[in-house]
Amino acid sequence: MEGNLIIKNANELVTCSGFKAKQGKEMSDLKIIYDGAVVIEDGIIKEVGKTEEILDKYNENDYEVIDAKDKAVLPGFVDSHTHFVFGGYRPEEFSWRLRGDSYMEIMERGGGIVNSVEATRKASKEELLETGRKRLNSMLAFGVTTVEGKSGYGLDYDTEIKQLEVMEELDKNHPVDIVKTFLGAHAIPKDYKGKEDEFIDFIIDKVLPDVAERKLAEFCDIFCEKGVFSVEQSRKLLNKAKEYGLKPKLHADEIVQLGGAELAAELGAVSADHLLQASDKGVKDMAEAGVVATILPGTAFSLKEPYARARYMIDQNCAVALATDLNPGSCFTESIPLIFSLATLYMDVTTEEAITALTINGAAAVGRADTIGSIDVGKKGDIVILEFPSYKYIPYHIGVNTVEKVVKNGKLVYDKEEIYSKMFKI
Ligand SMILES: N=CN[C@@H](CCC(=O)O)C(=O)O
Ligand SMILES: [Zn+2]
Repeated sequence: MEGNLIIKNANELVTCSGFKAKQGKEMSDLKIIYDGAVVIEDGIIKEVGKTEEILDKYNENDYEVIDAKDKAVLPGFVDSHTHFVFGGYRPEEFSWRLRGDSYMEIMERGGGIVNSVEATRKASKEELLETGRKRLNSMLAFGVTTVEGKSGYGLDYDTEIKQLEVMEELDKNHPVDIVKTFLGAHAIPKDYKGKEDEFIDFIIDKVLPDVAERKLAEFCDIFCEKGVFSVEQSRKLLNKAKEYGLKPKLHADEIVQLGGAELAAELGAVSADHLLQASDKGVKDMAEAGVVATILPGTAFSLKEPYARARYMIDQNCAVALATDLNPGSCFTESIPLIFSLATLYMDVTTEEAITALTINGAAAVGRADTIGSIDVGKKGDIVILEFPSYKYIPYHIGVNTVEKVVKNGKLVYDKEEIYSKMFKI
């Protein structure tokens, strides 16, 4: 599914130009072309420039054409941290949290992640494919063209592999690209309670080799947290994963300051995620090591926890990415506008920084800054067209989806106007 397309007359062509993560101050420069156009051939961006120059050089009759007059055009969003393949739901936990129970208390008394594990083990592949497909549709409508998805609701061989296979199949059949992460060490399964070291050995000896051999995942992740997996256990698993060719990621310093950020820097992890409690040293280490700090404000919001120090991280020269953390427990949302609003209104992240965090830095957080995340020649033709003239409308139109069209590999794959005009015959 690759297209030949010209998008012309964009009021703002927000290119986010670059081929690697943007750190600190670099995050503010969106490299906008006013009255811009982009040419896509065989799904790949061929040329970017002023509309007048582009139309002098290329014959519109040879292409599909989208007129983006009075619209802002941006790179497709990259949602770089999700758990979107899971069985069952946990709405009762949300009510318990409203009553005052904490996420960890619920987990300690046998709820939380292991609850979703039971439902995911029971779910057939077809059921996971169907719910996964619907969630991808919802993401696409929010302008997401690449999503990272984690396993971690199996915690046994069969279900971990089943989750990754479901993502592999969805990746082949759905316009949204999926980057797969193996999160076998997401929680301690009931039959391994008190035997965490043994469980890590099981993951290393029995699951990781096949995941690597079958290329079922690009990344390996772990929930490095007090009461879950220690820094030592995380180091052991992620070093092994590196030997098998999987790149490390961590759920780090989410609830307790454990040294996850420091470990991410030590291991040269691609990203460390959550970081609500990351220490000053951890942040400094990450900035120096070039680890992307993936911030998940929807989770802090939903858990009523203090937000991660995104402003401080950017000021310390970190590369910050923003993601939804879509999962059935701590943050059940595909909503990019929600993430945008929280980051800008409550974390002192500027609108420009938030755009960078959801595009080129999201791409860097999944190791793909060279092929997606910006409107640059040679990259995939993954583009979002807003129904407004400026990117500034994204957080300003609070909590509302401002995406009108989504282009994937040069093909129009979502068009809000088209859908509404069909439904309402207007
Ligand atoms: N914190 C650990 N893992 C997920 C939550 C998973 C769940 O509650 O089901 C997260 O990233 O928020
Ligand atoms: Zn997560």
